[in-house]
Amino acid sequence: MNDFPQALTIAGSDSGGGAGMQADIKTMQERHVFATNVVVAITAQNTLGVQDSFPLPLELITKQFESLAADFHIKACKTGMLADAAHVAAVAENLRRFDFGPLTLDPVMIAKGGAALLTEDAITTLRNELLPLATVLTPNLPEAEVLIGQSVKTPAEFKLAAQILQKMGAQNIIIKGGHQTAEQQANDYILYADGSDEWLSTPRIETVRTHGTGDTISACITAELAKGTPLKQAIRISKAYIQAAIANPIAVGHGHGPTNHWAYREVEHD
Ligand SMILES: Nc1ncnc2c1ncn2[C@@H]1O[C@H](COP(=O)(O)OP(=O)(O)OP(=O)(O)O)[C@@H](O)[C@H]1O
Ligand SMILES: Cc1ncc(COP(=O)(O)O)c(N)n1
Repeated sequence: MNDFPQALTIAGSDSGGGAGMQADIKTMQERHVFATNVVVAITAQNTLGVQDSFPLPLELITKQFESLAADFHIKACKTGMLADAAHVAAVAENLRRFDFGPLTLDPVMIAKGGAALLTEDAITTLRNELLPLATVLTPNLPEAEVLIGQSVKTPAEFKLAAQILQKMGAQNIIIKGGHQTAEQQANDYILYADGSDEWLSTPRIETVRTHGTGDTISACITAELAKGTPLKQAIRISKAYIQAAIANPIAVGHGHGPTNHWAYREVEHD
């Protein structure tokens, strides 16, 4: 028997525990999915910022993939912080070698505190090698703008950005509206592979505790896909999951605190 839902996060480690692969693993655990991981980089980080980071040797990235492929039945995977062009290329190569199910690609570029988590020269590699492998692509607004080279502010620009990203090769696109701070609602736009689309909007919560929101929603989608939840349902559950995690904060750290990964199971929802 080796059929318990298993998922994989390929990401950077956040010593502060609120973002990166720690957020991913906590979220997958909450969704009753066994989480495995490929550590791409280690950051020295807390809720005040990123103090240092170190990408692991490329051979060790490939060996982690090989170890997982030799033993686990991974049904869905996601990427987070990938550090630089060589690491993006190594991850893409290993994802072509092994079938770890649908890929949710969170194109992490800059941490909330402003630290670069991906070098600028890696963006072309990410666009050319990783983006076409994505079942779900989850850029925030600045990431969507960098990927398409155009402004993304209005609802029409959200839709256009998603169409352009779909033409670049990603199947389903979620443009996350967390950075639209002037809005009353947190508006995410989703363009599905079949051409249908929808807006998922929730009341915006005034808080500084939003460290790791993008990691968390993409990890929840990945966990649901590993269990076989249909994509539209997986995305709706994940939007409700991140809303509960932001709306029920825990007092940790002195800066951009983490979200509450266990809140969803303690609040009422559909
Ligand atoms: N203040 C908020 N209130 C409600 N929802 C929010 C808030 N901030 C972000 N969200 C939601 O959280 C999810 C992640 O969006 P966001 O744009 O913050 O991603 P991100 O910038 O990639 O996150 P991070 O870089 O912190 O991991 C989206 O569903 C977004 O709508
Ligand atoms: C290792 C790692 N991965 C991802 C993020 C993004 O999260 P945020 O934008 O909330 O800082 C991060 N800070 N650290």
